[in-house]
Amino acid sequence: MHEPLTAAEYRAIAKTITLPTSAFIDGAFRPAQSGKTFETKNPATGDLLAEISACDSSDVDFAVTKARAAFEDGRWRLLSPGERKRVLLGFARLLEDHRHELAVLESLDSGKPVRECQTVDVPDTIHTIRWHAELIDKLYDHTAPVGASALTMVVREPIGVVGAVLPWNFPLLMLAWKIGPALAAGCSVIVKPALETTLTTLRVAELAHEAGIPAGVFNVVTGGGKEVGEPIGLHMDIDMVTFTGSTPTGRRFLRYAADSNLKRIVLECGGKNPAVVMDDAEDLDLVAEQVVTGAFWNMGENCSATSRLLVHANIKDDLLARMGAYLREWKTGDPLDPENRIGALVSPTHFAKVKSYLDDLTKDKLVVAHGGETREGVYVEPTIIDGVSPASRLFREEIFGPVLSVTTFNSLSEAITLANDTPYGLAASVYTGSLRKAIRLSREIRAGVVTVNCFGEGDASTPFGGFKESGFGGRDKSIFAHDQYTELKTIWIDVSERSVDETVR
Ligand SMILES: NC(=O)C1=CN([C@@H]2O[C@H](COP(=O)(O)OP(=O)(O)OC[C@H]3O[C@@H](n4cnc5c(N)ncnc54)[C@H](O)[C@@H]3O)[C@@H](O)[C@H]2O)C=CC1
Ligand code: BAL
Repeated sequence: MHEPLTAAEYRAIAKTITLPTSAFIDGAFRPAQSGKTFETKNPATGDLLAEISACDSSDVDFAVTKARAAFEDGRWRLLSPGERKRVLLGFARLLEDHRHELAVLESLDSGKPVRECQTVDVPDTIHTIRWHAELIDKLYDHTAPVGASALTMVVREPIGVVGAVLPWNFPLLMLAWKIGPALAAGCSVIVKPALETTLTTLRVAELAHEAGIPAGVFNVVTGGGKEVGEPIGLHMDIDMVTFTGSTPTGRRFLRYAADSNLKRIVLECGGKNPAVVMDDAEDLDLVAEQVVTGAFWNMGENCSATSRLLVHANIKDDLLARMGAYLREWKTGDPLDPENRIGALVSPTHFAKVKSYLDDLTKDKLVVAHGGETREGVYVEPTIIDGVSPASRLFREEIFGPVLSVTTFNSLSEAITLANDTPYGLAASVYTGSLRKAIRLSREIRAGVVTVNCFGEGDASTPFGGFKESGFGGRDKSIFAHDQYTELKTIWIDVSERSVDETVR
């Protein structure tokens, strides 16, 4: 079903797609009230794709009014969970029907290899929507053990109007991680996609409306962080913001909440994720494939990318040789060609950031074990840098590109210290043939996801989010995401024989 097409087929689809250009509010596409637009380009070619509405606080206010009205009149919230599930499953089917179009749109807008859009982003997006749809009519509320004189219900209710502020690295999937549980819970949402990648979000909102999600429940306000993200953060009538992006911008949302209505804030921020390879790892070819994939899929534009290889000194040279051999299978080039595993970085601005780390290599006389070059346009070859010291910015800063640093250790405790030696704590992988070491490493590394003898983020059923400066306030995915989008309410019903006077104490 989600097998890739040929490059010719993808290019033919690209020619037929109608690009959305306006914000989507209250069930209709609408230009920004100011009439302003911004350009969105294909990062792989630099060609203009579309002029998109550049919204501001007046558009956010309008969207909040409509989202609030939809929430209050209950057109979505008051449907039974089974009824919301039926509509959401229809929405997922419609996404499936449009899977090739969505994969191409995602690739054109972000530079991601269409092969990954088709085999990972689009199917995982659909699966996430389905998973939360299927969950919602299987959740029970609670009663509390208060004795026979009262019935005390502890219920979850949708939190209200949710702002979802999205990054550009997984536009479709991050959208699904937020709207899946929010819509299933009965909330209204206002999505702000990243400036770089608005197109699939707009198309998905249109398809959601077509599937029967009522007007005002799923709105998209397009535009910049300052112009749209900040008004969402500061809005007095938004109940919650869920954010994925950089740690500095995440911090801003905590300030916005403090300066406005104490809205709930959930942050999924950066990472500097280690792969720890012990010298008893069993299959070094497999480890090489996992580390390369963890580091370089999606061009390393991934908050959970493996960005630091911590390897036992005894096996470092052997492992790097195997990684280099495997990387020869990875081709860089046109994202619409499914043979290519490395596409374009998302923008010239981001390319300049990643390149600045490569520029340090000669200055700091570091050993490049693989890659190290850029190509015409915004392409960076997968790069492995050996001998990186824990003090270096290569070791400490989130690069968010295809750059992997290598540092050696000589003992398990040294590996744990190195793994924890950054402000982040999102993800980690450990490779060892010893169960004892696997458990010690996975319990002592401070990260939200630790994978053993593999790389990955789990699936829709497993929570995703970080320790330390990688996250705040909750987890995406899984049954635990439901907690983010709901409030707990206690309803205490007196069922005693006492008079009213006796009950008022
Ligand atoms: N954790 C993750 O998944 C991501 C991490 N990043 C990291 O952040 C770096 C910078 O990328 P950016 O796109 O600039 O990330 P960012 O964190 O600034 O952007 C994420 C979202 O926040 C919005 N935003 C930006 N400034 C805002 C503000 N002042 N108030 C409210 N909303 C605001 C953006 O428009 C976007 O929708 C990357 O190089 C990477 O290291 C970027 C994207 C995703
Ligand atoms: N790895 C998926 C989540 C993210 O990059 O933000």
